[in-house]
Amino acid sequence: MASLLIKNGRVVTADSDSVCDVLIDGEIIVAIGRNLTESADQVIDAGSKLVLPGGIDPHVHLDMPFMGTFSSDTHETGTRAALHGGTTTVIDFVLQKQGHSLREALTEWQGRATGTAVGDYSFHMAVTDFNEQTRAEIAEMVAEGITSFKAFMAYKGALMIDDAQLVGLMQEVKKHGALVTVHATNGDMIDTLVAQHRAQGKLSPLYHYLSQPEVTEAEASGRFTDIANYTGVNAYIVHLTCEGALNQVREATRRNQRVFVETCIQYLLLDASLYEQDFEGAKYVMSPPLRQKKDQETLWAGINQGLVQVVGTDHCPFLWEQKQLGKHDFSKIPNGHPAIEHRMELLFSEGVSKGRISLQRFVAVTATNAAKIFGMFPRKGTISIGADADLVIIDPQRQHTISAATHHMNVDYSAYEGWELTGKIETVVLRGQVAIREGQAQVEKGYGQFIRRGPTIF
Ligand SMILES: NC(=O)NCCC(=O)O
Ligand SMILES: [Zn+2]
Ligand SMILES: [Zn+2]
Repeated sequence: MASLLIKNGRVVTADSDSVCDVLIDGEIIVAIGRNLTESADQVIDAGSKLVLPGGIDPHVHLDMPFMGTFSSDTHETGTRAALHGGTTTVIDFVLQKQGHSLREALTEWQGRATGTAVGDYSFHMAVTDFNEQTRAEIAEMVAEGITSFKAFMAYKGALMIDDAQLVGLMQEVKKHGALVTVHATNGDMIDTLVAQHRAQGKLSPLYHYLSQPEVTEAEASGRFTDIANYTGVNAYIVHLTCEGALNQVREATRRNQRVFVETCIQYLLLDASLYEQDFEGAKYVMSPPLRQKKDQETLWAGINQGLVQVVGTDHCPFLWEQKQLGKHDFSKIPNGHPAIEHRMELLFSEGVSKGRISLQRFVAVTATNAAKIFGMFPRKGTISIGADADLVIIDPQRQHTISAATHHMNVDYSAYEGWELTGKIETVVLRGQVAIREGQAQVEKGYGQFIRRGPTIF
């Protein structure tokens, strides 16, 4: 087993910050301390740079069948792009087909990811048809190390479950000590607004935004939170975007309920003015849509208040050609946004470098909290003896510019084209292997491992 010594870095975790060395033997961190004297097969001098836990992005859609097409990053291209941006583990969504079993869906996704992924990955199971067979399969999935179950309150006829199914799902998941995650928007209301806009000939991307006003998310977030409170299940809201929805969570904390909240990098940095440009706005068609500046402020504050524990991406890229499916009708534009590669550097630059969040908070929301909530801690999400050696080395002063011409995601535009960032990820280590060195991938397709998960320990 090869060994690696990272010397003189500023090693930062969610609750510590010190200049020291990290010794790795094989895949595991075996020593952390000042001036370690052990020799190693490879030594990296990280002097004046930051050494942080490898990122965890718990919300990605790779090679996903959706809206008549497939998201354009495979498990290979998506996890490789993630590694370039310092994300060493992703959690992808398996989608049950309505009328089919969870097992069938899992087998299909395993077929796509096994031997293909470059970085580590796990799966959430999206339950799109909760019935007696599904109920019986929940325990089986937990035994496979899949301990989070996703419900969609929107996308009727494809992914959505109704409240009766949601209650049943929560009750069953609770029995197994697992977690229910939710896409919380009111699908019926959205479908009504979409139909009204289409009937009026309002077909541009702007009407995607106008069909999903803040109330559609706030209402569903409140309903989900209330039902979760009744059932007592561990609950997590994915891609929360707005003040109204976060206020529902804030309200729930008054009755001492805990609901985990994820926002995504785009909701912190981009706003709905991007829809006011003809079809170019299709690049930003995602659900929920981008919101207002006041919502961005609420989300940044929510991170610092501890109400928002995770910043993910909801990475769901579509090529520009795929976006053309909705050229004449916004409701046919494949929903999704590419960000898997730039989540960490964007948040570092806009969050840490600009003083909005601390470095410890950055580590917590990009890695540690997801590891704890999704049952991977302390193997993942921190730098400690016995943990997987998943590390990123960042030069905090180095400037660089985002462009589709240089990114590694399989998508032909960038939502952040031309953004100038401060702080560059230079080296990424995954389970003891240098995976990225100065922009070059050093590990092959198939290096990524499936990570079995346990219960939430937050
Ligand atoms: N978010 C989005 O627009 N696409 C992916 C599916 C989902 O997460 O709702
Ligand atoms: Zn969603
Ligand atoms: Zn998603």
